[in-house]
Amino acid sequence: MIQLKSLTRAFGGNRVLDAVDLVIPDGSFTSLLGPSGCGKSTLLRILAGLDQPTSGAVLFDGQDVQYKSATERNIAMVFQSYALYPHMSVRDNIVLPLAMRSMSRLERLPLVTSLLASAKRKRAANSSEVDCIAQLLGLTALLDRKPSELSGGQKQRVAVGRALVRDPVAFLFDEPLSNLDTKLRGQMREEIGRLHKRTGKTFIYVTHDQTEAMSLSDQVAVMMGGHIHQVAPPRDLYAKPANTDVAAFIGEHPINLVTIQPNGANLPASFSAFALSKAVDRFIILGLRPESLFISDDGLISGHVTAVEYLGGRELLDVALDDGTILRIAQKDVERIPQVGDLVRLDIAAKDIHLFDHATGRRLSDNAIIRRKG
Ligand SMILES: Nc1ncnc2c1ncn2[C@@H]1O[C@H](COP(=O)(O)OP(=O)(O)OP(=O)(O)O)[C@@H](O)[C@H]1O
Repeated sequence: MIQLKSLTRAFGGNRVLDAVDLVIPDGSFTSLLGPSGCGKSTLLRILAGLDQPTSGAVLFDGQDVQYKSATERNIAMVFQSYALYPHMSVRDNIVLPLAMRSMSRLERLPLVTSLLASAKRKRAANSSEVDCIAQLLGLTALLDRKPSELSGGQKQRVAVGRALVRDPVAFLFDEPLSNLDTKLRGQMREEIGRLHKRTGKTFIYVTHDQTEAMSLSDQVAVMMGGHIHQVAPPRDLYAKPANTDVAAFIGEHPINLVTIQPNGANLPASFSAFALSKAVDRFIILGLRPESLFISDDGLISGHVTAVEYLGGRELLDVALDDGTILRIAQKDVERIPQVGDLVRLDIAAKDIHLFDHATGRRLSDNAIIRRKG
């Protein structure tokens, strides 16, 4: 198990990680998901031993690893840039970490490695392991090629192979797929998922792509502004976002957030089928996901369509309510596509309504404060 305890990292006066706590269970697939600049890579580098925290601790199986080097931590890192040696074949790139372990300082120098007979022998000694890994990753036919003769996806696989050969305690992936095109990204995503299942190792995966995080992970840590806002399995993250920031970040289309005044004073007439079931003497925020709202003849909310966007297999509609609130709806397979200007009625299942405190943005667990009239 890997544990981060109150981890803080400041560059000058800039705190890019602020009291981060996280538990990464052994063998789990944990993603760090967040927008650019939120501190994901900094966190990963501290985990790997490539950077030191300003305060706080990193524990591996309960042991503080602050004074352990990256090599001693035995963690393998796969970068988005692949970091392959251009002058070496695929085979040599993969075998290098293994061979390095048994090489002297002199033998480790890049040029010497390719010239010295002893260094060559050490690389050759590990060749059967490389063959196994090449087979696992579908690289067998490419072992003699140089990185310049590979596609982006193939280079990525070599980088993964080089991480695998070390038999590390954990794999750290830093946006490993961001240089690939959409189709290849999907394929590599599946491969990484299969690799995790096959190896049973701890995978820690940094990404700003929620599809990658949601599809691969046992747990996702959502990071923003140097804080972890929520750690949860993907389904819980979507179904029970801890605050409005997480609710707004997770989901294919941005969630509708509607501010409601104390005691529902400003509930628009078009919302009249909702009522506050008990006095709520503060501002709250309703969260209605576009894909949870649907058009229905006896729907509870009414409004006029102001925009229709076709996305292939589904439409995005903007519906203006009588108080000016605009709700966005994502709907699939409709028989009659509404047109701009149409009056539509919308509905949503009570379980799909999210409620948040306006002052703190935190989720309110008491879903019963809003119910249907009648
Ligand atoms: N060595 C450094 N010196 C000063 N500031 C740094 C340093 N490294 C990172 N930062 C700052 O720390 C913040 C977090 O950077 P980090 O790379 O961890 O973010 P990230 O979430 O991984 O972003 P991205 O998804 O764009 O890679 C950024 O504002 C960055 O400018």
